[in-house]
Parts: sequence; C-alpha cells; structure tokens
Amino acid sequence: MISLEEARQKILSHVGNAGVIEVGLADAWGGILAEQLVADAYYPTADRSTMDGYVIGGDEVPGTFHVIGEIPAGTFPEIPLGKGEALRIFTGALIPQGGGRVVMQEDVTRDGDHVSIKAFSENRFIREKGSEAAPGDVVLEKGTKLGGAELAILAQIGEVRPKILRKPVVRHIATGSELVAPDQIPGRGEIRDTNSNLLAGLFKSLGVEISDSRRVADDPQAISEIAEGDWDLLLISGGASVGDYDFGAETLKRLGFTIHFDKVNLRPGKPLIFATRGNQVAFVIPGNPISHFVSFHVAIRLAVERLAGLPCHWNFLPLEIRGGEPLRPDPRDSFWVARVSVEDGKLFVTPKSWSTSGNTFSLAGTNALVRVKSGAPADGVVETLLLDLPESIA
Ligand SMILES: Nc1nc2c(c(=O)[nH]1)N[C@H]1C(S)=C(S)[C@@H](COP(=O)(O)OP(=O)(O)OC[C@H]3O[C@@H](n4cnc5c(N)ncnc54)[C@H](O)[C@@H]3O)O[C@H]1N2
Ligand code: MOO
Repeated sequence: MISLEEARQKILSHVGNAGVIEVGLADAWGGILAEQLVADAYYPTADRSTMDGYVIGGDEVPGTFHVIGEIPAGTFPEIPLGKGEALRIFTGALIPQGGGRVVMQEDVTRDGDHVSIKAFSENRFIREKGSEAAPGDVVLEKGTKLGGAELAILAQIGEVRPKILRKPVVRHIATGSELVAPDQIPGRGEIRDTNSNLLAGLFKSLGVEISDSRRVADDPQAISEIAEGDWDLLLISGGASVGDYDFGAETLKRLGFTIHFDKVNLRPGKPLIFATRGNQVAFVIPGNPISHFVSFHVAIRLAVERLAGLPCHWNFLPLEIRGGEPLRPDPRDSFWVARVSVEDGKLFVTPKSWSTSGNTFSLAGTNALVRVKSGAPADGVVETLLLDLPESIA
C-alpha cells in the first residue's frame, strides 16, 4: 500500500496531455491554450478618440475653433487639421493628422461652424497607437484557460483558429451484477446505479464529458470487451477489491495495461487501481459512492487535469471546525465529506456524518473534504480541501 502523495506522484509521472487540436472561436470556450499568442499589430492600430466631441488642431485650449467637418467611427480622416481648426469626432474614430486633443461635447459651445472651448479636462481623450500592445507583445500565455475575456482577446488579434489541448475521451463502465438503471425498481439484492451519474456530474464540473457510460454484470469477458477501445481515460466502477467477483485488475492486465498501484493508504478509497497502456490511462474505482467521490477529488481529478492541461487544484485551507460529526481518528489518511460556510467573513468547516462509504445521502451539500492524516489531531483547526465556493461568497 502506498501513500496518497506517492500515488499522486505516480499519476503525474505517467499521465501527459491528450494532444493539441485546432478549433474555431465558437468551440474554443473552456479550452486550454496550447500556444503562446502575440499581438499581430499595434493596438490601438492608430490614435483614436475616447469621447464624442471635437478634435482640435494642436493643443491650444481654451479658444474658439472653426469646425471643418466630421469623422465618424469607421472612416479614415483624410483632412489634416490646422491650428484654429476642429473636426466633429465620435468615440473610437481615428484622430486626424495634426489633431492634438479631443474635447467632450459637454464642455463646448457650438455656434454655427464654430466651437468654443472654455473648460477642458487634463485628459486628452486619445487612446494612443500601440499603447495597449505592439507587434510581438505576448497577449495570452500558453496554458491559459479560455473564458469570455480570452475569447475577446483572440478575436481582437484575429486568431480565429486557436490551438487548444484536446479534451480527453472518457469511457465509464459501472460493473456489478446487482446494478439496475435509476429508473428501475430494484429487485431483491439489486440496487440502483448511482456512480454513473455521480461521475458524469463530477467530470462535467471539470468541463470534461464522459462520452460513453455503460453498466455491465460482474463478467470478466463482458467487462474486457467493453473496456477495449481507443479512449484516453477508462473508469471502471466497482471490482477494485479482492473479492471473487472483483475483476478490475484482471481486466486491465488482460488488456495489456501496466498497473502502477492497486492500494492507497486512503479512507475511503483504499483499493483504488491506476494503470496505463501507452498514452491510455485507467482507474478502477472502489464501488462505494463516497469512495468514488473521494478518489475522484484526491487522485482521478489529477489525471484529468493532466490529460486536459487544466490547472491543478490541491490547496488545503486550515479551517476551524464548527459543529457537525466528531472526526474519528483512523490509521488511514482520511478524507471526510464536509461543508464549508461563511460567518462574519470567516470560513468554517462542518464535517458531515457518514456511517459507511456506501451512504450516498451524506454527499448532499458537500463542498469540501477534511483531511485527517494518521495520528494528526481530528479537532480544532483541520486541513480542508475546498471543492466549490461556499454559497455566501460565490
Ligand atoms: N477482504 C476485503 N474486502 C474488502 C476490502 C479489503 O481490503 N479486503 N476493501 C473494502 C473497501 S475499503 C472497499 S472501498 C470495497 C471496494 O470494493 P469494490 O471496488 O470491489 O466494489 P464492489 O464490491 O463492486 O462494490 C462495493 C459497494 O459499492 C456498491 N456499488 C458498486 N457499484 C455501484 C454503483 N455503480 N452505484 C451504486 N453502488 C455501487 C456495491 O453494491 C457494494 O455495496 O471493498 C471492501 N472490501
Ligand atoms: O476504502 Mo473503502 O472506500 O473505506 O470503503
């Protein structure tokens, strides 16, 4: 049995990203940029007005100026401005040759073809050419996650086919002869399959879809047939332990996988199996729902983050316990489902009650995991892995 830290190291050293693809802007949201991007031109491309008003020749204010025409946005000002002259200008329009300052229309008096400026701002209301970026300036770093702001930057530099990391193709197999679909009434000895929906939701929260999810009985031949394929990540739910009907490790060996670990000093989630075959990654996840939840957050998520190039989230906050279930000391490195809340601007953590790792209901409202290492104090201030923003500060 290895420690969780060793298990995470093995995942880091055996999992790489799933490769690079080129996509259109409309499909780039949520992607991880696979290249550094630089400005293709000066931004702004020329001096531009930041206000609706008048651009004057030179910068001699106050004074009265002869209005010789106008420059709407989208036009190129052919007329150079001389001293004593002004042009009507609009926000975003190009400053003509000779233009030294824009005065807001609220600060002028217009009389026929003359405009008189008495009060004026220190601000010249001109966005200067190249003041935001010059050709070759880095505007987005490799590894940036593309949200709305980043898509705007791509649009700005005309990068309409960005290279992003390919999202991994994920196959999930829920094994267990006792499993029935959630819309079925379980017969004697049967239970509804909850892990398929649990994992689908956990993966969605990372922006990765499980493209193929099936249920299969504890039959090694059937499991192997469904497991074979050209996916990037295979998740086998159940069959991780040592019972006569636990076929996870056997399936992976039969398919030519190398098993890197099959037991972690972890509670819950001890019989977690991690294996690879070339670039393909597989986990057999201990069947209990809380074991699924914990193994996902402490180990599987790291592999997904690596495959998809996502930033790694493994930051523990020291939080004071407030109420909830007393934490029971355990020889294993334990993770307790918990809820973090905010009171008077301070974060607190409340461990939830979970009798066994089979108790799906105890996952309700969980937004954190409390880590209690073997021999560490299980009260007072505890190490807390925040999984989601507490509602009051979200
Ligand atoms: N002799 C030993 N027995 C067990 C050990 C051990 O070290 N020695 N480890 C225990 C621990 S810890 C865990 S965790 C479990 C893991 O068992 P498996 O991965 O083999 O899982 P199963 O036996 O298939 O299922 C366990 C439990 O979870 C239920 N289950 C399975 N799949 C689903 C699903 N899709 N949705 C809802 N519930 C599911 C299943 O019915 C079982 O109740 O092994 C211990 N045993
Ligand atoms: O490791 Mo198991 O997940 O405790 O029940």
